[in-house]
Amino acid sequence: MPADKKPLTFAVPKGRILDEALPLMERAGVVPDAEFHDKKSRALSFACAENSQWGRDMRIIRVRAFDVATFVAHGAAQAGIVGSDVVEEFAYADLYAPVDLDIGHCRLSVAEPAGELGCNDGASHLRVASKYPNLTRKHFERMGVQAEVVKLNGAMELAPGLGLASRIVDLVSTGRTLKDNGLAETSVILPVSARLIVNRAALKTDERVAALVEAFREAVARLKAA
Ligand SMILES: Nc1ncnc2c1ncn2[C@@H]1O[C@H](COP(=O)(O)OP(=O)(O)OP(=O)(O)O)[C@@H](O)[C@H]1O
Ligand SMILES: O=P(O)(O)OC[C@H]1O[C@H](OP(=O)(O)OP(=O)(O)O)[C@H](O)[C@@H]1O
Repeated sequence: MPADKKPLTFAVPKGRILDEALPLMERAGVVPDAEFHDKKSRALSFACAENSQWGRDMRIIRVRAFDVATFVAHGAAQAGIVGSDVVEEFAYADLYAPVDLDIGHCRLSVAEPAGELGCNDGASHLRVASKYPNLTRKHFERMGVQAEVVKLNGAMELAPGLGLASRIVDLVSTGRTLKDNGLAETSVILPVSARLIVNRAALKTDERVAALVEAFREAVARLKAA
């Protein structure tokens, strides 16, 4: 690493994308050290394995999915991995998502109680529970409906049954969670997959960030060809 350059910081989410992301990261030469996998460790920032391509030139931080975008947009991390749901929800001008990693596939959808389908159709105002207030408001605006969003951080599926909201906007993959909670998907707002994200300014000023983007592009292409 050049003496004047600090290591890059690469942000990864703690949650479900991580298992799928690790093999891709490895193909791109981003390999966290052993402490990263130690369940007893409370550390949040990790070195890269010494014998890996990035070695001391990069640190890996593990944060909540929404916070990956925040760290990268503010330049506290130069790059990271996050779902396109999060990228679109924040729409940070300083954040660029150049590589679709083809993992973490799901969709952001509207759902309502299966037994009351269509009951609120035609309403000009709806209460909707979601972790995605911006995408929810925009979607309903396009439909000519004013959505009052009740922001929840999980377990959205409980909201209609308990009178908190008449609809929810949440991620759907198999549809199992909706079904088990008596809800039905009524429309898809956004197809979702995980993206490599970078800070725009860092991409312009640090050639290592451009090299990282290229490494991930190649890793995804090689995986698709395999
Ligand atoms: N059911 C799903 N199937 C596939 N991908 C999903 C699914 N649910 C979420 N994702 C993707 O994984 C990302 C992170 O999801 P998850 O909520 O598990 O992460 P997390 O880091 O545990 O989040 P939190 O900050 O809420 O704890 C989402 O932003 C989305 O892109
Ligand atoms: O269609 P399915 O395959 O059932 O997946 C959908 C569920 O997955 C996500 O939750 P997650 O399991 O990540 O838990 P969370 O409530 O902590 O976000 C999402 O919020 C749904 O609840």
